[in-house]
Amino acid sequence: MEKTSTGAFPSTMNSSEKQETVCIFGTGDFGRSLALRMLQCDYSIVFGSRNPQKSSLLPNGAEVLSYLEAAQKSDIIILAVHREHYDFLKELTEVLKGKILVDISNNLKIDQYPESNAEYVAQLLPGAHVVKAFNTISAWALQSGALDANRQVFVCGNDSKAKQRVMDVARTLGLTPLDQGSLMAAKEIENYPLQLFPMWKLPFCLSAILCVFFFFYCVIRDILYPYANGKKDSTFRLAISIPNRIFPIAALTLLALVYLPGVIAAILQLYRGTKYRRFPDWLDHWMLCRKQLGLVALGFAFLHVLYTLVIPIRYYVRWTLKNRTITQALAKTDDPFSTATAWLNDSYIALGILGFFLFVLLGITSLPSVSNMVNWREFRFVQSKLGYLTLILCTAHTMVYGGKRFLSPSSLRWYLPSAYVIALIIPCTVLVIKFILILPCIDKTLTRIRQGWERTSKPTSNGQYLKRSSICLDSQL
Ligand SMILES: Cc1cc2nc3c(=O)[nH]c(=O)nc-3n(C[C@H](O)[C@H](O)[C@H](O)COP(=O)(O)OP(=O)(O)OC[C@H]3O[C@@H](n4cnc5c(N)ncnc54)[C@H](O)[C@@H]3O)c2cc1C
Ligand SMILES: NC(=O)C1=CN([C@@H]2O[C@H](COP(=O)(O)OP(=O)(O)OC[C@H]3O[C@@H](n4cnc5c(N)ncnc54)[C@H](OP(=O)(O)O)[C@@H]3O)[C@@H](O)[C@H]2O)C=CC1
Ligand code: HEM
Ligand SMILES: [Fe+3]
Repeated sequence: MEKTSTGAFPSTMNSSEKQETVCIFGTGDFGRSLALRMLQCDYSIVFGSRNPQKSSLLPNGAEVLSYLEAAQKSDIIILAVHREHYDFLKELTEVLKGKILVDISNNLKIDQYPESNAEYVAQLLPGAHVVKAFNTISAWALQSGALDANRQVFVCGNDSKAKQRVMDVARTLGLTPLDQGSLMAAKEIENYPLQLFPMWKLPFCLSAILCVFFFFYCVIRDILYPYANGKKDSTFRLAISIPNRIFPIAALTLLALVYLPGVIAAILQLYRGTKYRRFPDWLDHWMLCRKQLGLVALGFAFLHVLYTLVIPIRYYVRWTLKNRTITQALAKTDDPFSTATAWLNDSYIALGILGFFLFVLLGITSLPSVSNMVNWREFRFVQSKLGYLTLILCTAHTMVYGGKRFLSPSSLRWYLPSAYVIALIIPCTVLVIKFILILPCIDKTLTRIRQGWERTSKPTSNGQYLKRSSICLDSQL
């Protein structure tokens, strides 16, 4: 990631132009950092403080006055004070009338107060034009030069002129203002910096559940069963063999879960006969975190490939091979070459390699720098078509790996089938439903629904069935 050093904000202003005077209430961390950045961009800064005489560490060139005196010097007042201390504003009602008051505050918790901080200020000072901005920029980023992701400034407010002026200030500071509409958006803007990887929660929870479940499943089958049936100590399997079952199984299941919401959405649309009804919230959320699910799946696939690479150097594998050879030599027998086994073995490895290659391709196209270079159709081709091909290849890799043992009663241990058999349930279900959905008769109806057609059972007054005009609103097609 590109990192800009101090003073490396791209400044859009002409350096010979002197900017206006901006007032900042509060001489704390954020007030000082913002002032420093603004002074560098040729603004004049006047601080409003409880104790103008005691203020220290202020950037050179800034003036410090009382709140009242400072507010009189500027049309734009930036409120760099915590919400809990906003009471003093009430005494400034008169002087702040008609001025632009920028609320930059954040809370400690999501939805800490019933109303957003910006709306609270607007209630305290009905005469001021309150604008919410800068809360997603940290004091540290302002001082050290922002990282790309930190440059966005979400701005909202009810007075469009006030909002425009604040956006101009943000632009002059080299930041990217994004208009989010009226002050009603303030709550969302305030919650934004408090979120902790919202789109990654579901993928991480699912991964944890899958890993724990399959860990215990494999421990029962691969460690407890051999111990109970012959006092064999197989605990060494905990290091490589069992992780190399859990990781590929998690990869395959998560990959299938990336494509499952798409088929559920299609079934819902077919069932409802319209695309104009919202999906349930859980499905919406699931759809929105498919990228993260896919990337976590790719991570597990990587681990599987790494674990697979070390198989030939494992002591257990070398010992087993050597011992088998010696046993055969002593017994003067040999193991005839089986073309069928060679085919099965080579095929499942080849399918795994091809599946992994496409998996990586999906991961690469999801990088913003790559996805920005391809158009919507190309992106959908890779993500949807090649994505399904990846799922087919990885499922086939697992099935062929099972080979002749697949579903054979002899591989049951305490009536439990091999872990990969269970892991195949979701991918096979997704592929079968998808196959049904692309049958021409069903695909035709689905395509019509997605082009805006609606099926309705209610006849109109003149006995005809309602049909919505087929404007193609679905940009996904
Ligand atoms: C490694 C990896 C990386 C990935 N990276 C990305 C990524 O960067 N970006 C990304 O988006 N996905 C990413 N994915 C997830 C996945 O590949 C895509 O979401 C893919 O487009 C899903 O294809 P689909 O055919 O199942 O779904 P879709 O075709 O998107 O959806 C199924 C159906 O639902 C309908 N539908 C979808 N959304 C709506 C809606 N809001 N309203 C009405 N109808 C709707 C569509 O019309 C469609 O017919 C990634 C996956 C992996 C494995
Ligand atoms: N720090 C950061 O990175 C970010 C901070 N913010 C927001 O900026 C605001 C200020 O944060 P920050 O600068 O870190 O906080 P600080 O605690 O460092 O500074 C707050 C300032 O508020 C003033 N203040 C006014 N009344 C009171 C009072 N009764 N008690 C204490 N202080 C008072 C003080 O200035 P004085 O003594 O001059 O009166 C004080 O220095 C907060 O709302 C925060 O959510 C937003 C984004 C990032
Ligand atoms: C370079 C690519 C790959 C290679 C070389 C490879 C190789 C292998 C090998 C050798 C095994 C048998 C492991 C053992 O005997 O313990 C295996 C099993 C398996 N692989 Fe792969 N694989 C690859 C990619 C993938 C991918 C991308 C997926 C799925 C997303 C996958 C899913 C599985 C599954 C589910 C199993 C069965 C695990 C078990 O129950 O033991 N593989 N693979
Ligand atoms: Fe702070």
